[in-house]
Amino acid sequence: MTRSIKFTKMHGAGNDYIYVDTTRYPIENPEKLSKKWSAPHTGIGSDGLVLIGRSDKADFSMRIFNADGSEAKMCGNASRCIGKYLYDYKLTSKTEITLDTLSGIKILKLHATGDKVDTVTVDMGIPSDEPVNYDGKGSKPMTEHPIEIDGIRYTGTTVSMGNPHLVIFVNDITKADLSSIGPKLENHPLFPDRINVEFAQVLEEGKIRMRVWERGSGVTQACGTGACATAVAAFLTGRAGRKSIIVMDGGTLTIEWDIATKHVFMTGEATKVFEGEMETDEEL
Ligand SMILES: N[C@@H](CCC[C@H](N)C(=O)O)C(=O)O
Repeated sequence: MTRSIKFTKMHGAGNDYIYVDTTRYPIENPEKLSKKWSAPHTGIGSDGLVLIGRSDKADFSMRIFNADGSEAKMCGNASRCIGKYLYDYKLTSKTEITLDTLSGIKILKLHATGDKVDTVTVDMGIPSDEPVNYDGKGSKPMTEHPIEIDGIRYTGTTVSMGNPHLVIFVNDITKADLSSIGPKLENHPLFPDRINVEFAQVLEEGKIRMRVWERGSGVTQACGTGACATAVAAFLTGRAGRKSIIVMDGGTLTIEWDIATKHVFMTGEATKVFEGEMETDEEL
């Protein structure tokens, strides 16, 4: 039986996902759908699929699937876009929304002009050191440690923003060959759940250029959790203060690590690209 699913394509700083309201269009197999629809030539083309749903713990829920179909626990850019989606489509009139994610409940503060949201601030919670298999003897998590790939030594800082990140500071980001080194770092044995990889260069005080290789999606134009991890790593390694502007290929985010609450706050734009409808005869 053919079924029709309405979707909205949105991006945050160029990180583009397909958004589906599952209260109207329940999706049984999001892993398969994300892979199919994310494909650039045969699908819609995107960095993945985001499902918006109900929650008994918060105002709404979010599930995020990478382009390879794997599910992630958190997505910074998608959480901002969901804020815009909910408000612009009048699914809420609140300008403060709680969002249930696999990495806990996040608070979104919507900044609107009239009936449309321009930017969103997300309380991204407290960063942690989850991604490293730390046995108490080797390199300490949330500090810099060396990783060797093809005989080249990289120094990275691991930070979890609900999902895992490895932040590598370099002197010249234009020399970072993301497509070649990204998959090798993503799949390094140190990271059994794979990892998102950020190359970063401090441009000036409080301003950092960052490029990202995302777990499950490859090179993307921006990563919200990656921007937060970069700002946290920059602070921890003495490269920046508590507030940084992170400049990525597709846009800029402002990240502040609050000293009192230890929470990271991310602010940036959210943009609707287009709406569409896909017909499918598969079990999705
Ligand atoms: N682009 C996202 C993160 C998406 C998930 C990530 N690839 C993972 O597997 O952890 C963001 O904006 O945070």
